[in-house]
Amino acid sequence: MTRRILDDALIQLIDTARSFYQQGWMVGTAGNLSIRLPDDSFWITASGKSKGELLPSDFVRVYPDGILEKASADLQPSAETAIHQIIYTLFPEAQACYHIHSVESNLVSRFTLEDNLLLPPLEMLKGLGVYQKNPCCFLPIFANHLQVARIAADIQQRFTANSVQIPALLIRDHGVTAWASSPTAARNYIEILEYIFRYMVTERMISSTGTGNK
Ligand SMILES: CSC[C@@H](O)[C@@H](O)C(=O)COP(=O)(O)O
Ligand SMILES: [Zn+2]
Repeated sequence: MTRRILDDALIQLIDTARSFYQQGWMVGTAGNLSIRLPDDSFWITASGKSKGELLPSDFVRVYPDGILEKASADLQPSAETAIHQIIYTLFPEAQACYHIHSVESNLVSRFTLEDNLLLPPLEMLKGLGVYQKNPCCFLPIFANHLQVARIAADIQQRFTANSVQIPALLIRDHGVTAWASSPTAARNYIEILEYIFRYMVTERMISSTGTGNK
């Protein structure tokens, strides 16, 4: 694989992490980003790094057989690598997987006790691939187990049994994860989801203060 492909992937991850960090979605080292490479390995953020100022040495390359490539021995892959791994296994078209912790994603994850969140039928859903009039679009919600492997197992079980409507999921009280067939599309998906969550939180605030249309 050419050095160029490797470098491009890291540059995209660094730029995207900086942008998400600046929007308050990856504060205090939260979140993790990965890009898949043509040989089915993927670069993922190393655990515990500040996402606003990542360096090319702040990533770990994870191979399908579990072998790790890293700049220094003390570097660990993201604690949530198992979730990225299961997404890449379940969705062969996925080339990037992004996970962030925004305030709004946590708030909306409590809007229902069910394991699916109904999204409002906004035009923005088209950006997630939903081309329907008045779409009835659900975002799956998973429990936030302490053991990440349990979250990954739940994702594998649910997504093996049921097809996904949109390429994203929520972990309750934790954050949102989206994947796509290119790093640019995955970044757009996260931005669109955040727009939808912001809309939902704002709508609820307006309703609760009684200032919205009845
Ligand atoms: C701010 S702690 C957040 C972590 O527990 C985790 O949820 C997270 O998203 C980042 O973990 P990381 O191991 O740095 O990839
Ligand atoms: Zn997380």
